[in-house]
Amino acid sequence: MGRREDLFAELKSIKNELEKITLKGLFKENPKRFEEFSVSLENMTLDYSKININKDAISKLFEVAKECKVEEKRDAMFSGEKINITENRAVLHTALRNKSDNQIFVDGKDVIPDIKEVLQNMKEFATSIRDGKILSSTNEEFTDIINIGIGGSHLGPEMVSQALTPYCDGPKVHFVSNIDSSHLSDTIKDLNPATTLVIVASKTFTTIETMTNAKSAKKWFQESLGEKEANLHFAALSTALEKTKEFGISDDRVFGFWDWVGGRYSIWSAIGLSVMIAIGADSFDEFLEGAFIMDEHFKTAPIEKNMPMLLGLIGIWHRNICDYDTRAILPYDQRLRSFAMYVQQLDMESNGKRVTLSGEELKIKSGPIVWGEPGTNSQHSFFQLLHQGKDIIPCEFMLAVNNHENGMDIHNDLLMANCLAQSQAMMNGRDIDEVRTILKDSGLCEEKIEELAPHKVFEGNRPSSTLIYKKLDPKTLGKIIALYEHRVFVEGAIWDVGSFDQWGVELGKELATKMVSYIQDDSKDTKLLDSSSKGLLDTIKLWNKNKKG
Ligand SMILES: O=P(O)(O)OC[C@H]1O[C@](O)(CO)[C@@H](O)[C@@H]1O
Repeated sequence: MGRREDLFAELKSIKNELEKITLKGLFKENPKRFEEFSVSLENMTLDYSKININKDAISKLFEVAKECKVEEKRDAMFSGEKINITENRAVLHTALRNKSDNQIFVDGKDVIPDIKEVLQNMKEFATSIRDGKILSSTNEEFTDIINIGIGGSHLGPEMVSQALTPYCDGPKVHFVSNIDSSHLSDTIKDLNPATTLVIVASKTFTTIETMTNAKSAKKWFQESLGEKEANLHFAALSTALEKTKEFGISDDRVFGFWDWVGGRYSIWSAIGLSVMIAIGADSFDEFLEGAFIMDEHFKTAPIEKNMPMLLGLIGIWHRNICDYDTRAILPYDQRLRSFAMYVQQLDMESNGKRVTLSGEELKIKSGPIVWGEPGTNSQHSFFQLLHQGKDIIPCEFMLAVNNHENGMDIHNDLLMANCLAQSQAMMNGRDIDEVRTILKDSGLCEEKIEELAPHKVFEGNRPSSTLIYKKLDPKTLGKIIALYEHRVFVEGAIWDVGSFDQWGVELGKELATKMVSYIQDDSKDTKLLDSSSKGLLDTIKLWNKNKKG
C-alpha cells in the first residue's frame, strides 16, 4: 500500500496549502464553486462546496480510489464474490433490491429466484395482515405489531418506519430491542395481546437480547390467551429455520434470508417485514427501487459524478488528511431522528477495524466516530461546540425541501432557513472586527467591548456538506440509505479493512454469558476476578431485589 501512503502525503501538502486560504476565500475566488463541488441524482443533490477542498485534492483522491481498486472491489461485491473473507461470505444486500433481469450467482446458484420468492411471501403476508385476512387467535384484526430484534434487526426497521410515518397506514408498529425488562414491559403495557403480532427478527435466532424478549413476549401471550394460541401471534425473520421451529413458529410464518445479508445491511430483506406491514407492499417496492437507483448510479456513474464515491472520498479527506476523529450527521428532519443511530451501526460496525484484510495492523486511521441528532433540536445542545469548540467536526446536513403537512409551511421555511444558516455560520464565522462593530453599535463602552469580544468570535472555516432532496418519500429514503451504505464501502475499500464482519462485538457477548453465572449463583467464587468486577458483583448481590426479596 506504499503508493496510497504517497498519495496521502501529497494530499497533506495540498491541505497545508489550502490552510492559507479560508472557505470564505475559496468562494470569493470561484463564484461557480457550488456548481463545481456538488453532484446530483434525480431529486437529490450533495453539496460539498463548503468543504475546504479543491480540484487538485479531488483528483488526487480519485487516484487514491484507483490505487485502492475501489471500482474493482465494488464490482466484485455486486457480482457475488465472497468479499467478506473472514466469514467466507458474499455481500449481496444489493441483490435484494435488484430490479434488473441480471442473474447473480453464489456458489454456482442464482440467488434472484429465492429473493423474489421471499419478497412475494412477505407481500402476501403483509397484505393479509393489513387487510384483516390473517386474524389473531381470537379472530380479531391485528392492530399492533412488535418487532423484537437488536442491532441490524432493529435499527433499520425502526428508523425507516419513523422516517416514513406519513406512509404508515397499516397496524401500528412498535420496537423492542433492549434486554432491559423496561423496554418490553413499557411497550406491551398499553397493548392488547389479542390484537398484537410479534415479529421476532434475528438472523441467527440466538441473540440473547432478542431471544429473552421473545420468550417473555410468548409468556405474555400464553398467560392471557393460552398455550397454543400464543403461537398464532408470532412470525419470524431469520436464516435459522430449525431454531424458529423449535420456538414454535410455523414455517409459513417464517421469512428467510441468507448468510450474504449482513445484519446492518438487512433492511432490504425479510427484516423489512414490519416496515412493509406499516407502509404497504407498494411503498416498500418504492423504497427498494430508490436503493436500486443509487446502486446503478454507484456502479455506472463516472467517479467525478458518483455520489457515494465522492461522499466516501470526502470521508477519507477528513479522516486521513485533516485528521478529524468524528463526523456529525445532522438531518433537518425530525422523522430522521434515528438516522444517525442507524448510520452509527452501519459505519462503525463496518469500518471500526484495526487490522487490514490480510490481518496486519493498520498504519492509518480507519472509521471515525459517527454521531448526530436532528436539527433544529441539536442547535440548542451541542452546536455550541461545533461552532466554537477546539475540535473541528465535519457536519453532514440533510434537508428535505417539501414537508408532508398541509398549512404548516412556516415550519418548513424556518427549518430550511436554520439548516442553511448553520452551514453558513460554520463556513463564514464572525471575526473580531465584525464583533467589535456589532458591540459598538449596541452602545457598549470600549472596555466592555474588549472584555466580551473574544467570546463572540467564531473562527468559521468549519467544513460541512448538505444532502438536499425534494421530499422524504420511500424512494428517496431508499436512495439515502444506499448512498450511506456505499460510502461506507468506498472508505472500507480504501482502508483495506473487512467491512462486513463484526468480530469486535463478540468478546462482550462471551463475557456476558460467563458473568451471568456469577450474578445468579451465590456460591460461585469471585476471588479470581479483578477487584472492580468483584466489587460491583458484591454490590449487585447486596442490592439485588430478586435475591433479597
Ligand atoms: O439478527 P441477529 O442475529 O439477532 O443479530 C443482531 C445484531 O448483532 C450483531 O451481530 C452484532 O451486534 C449485528 O451485526 C446484528 O445486526
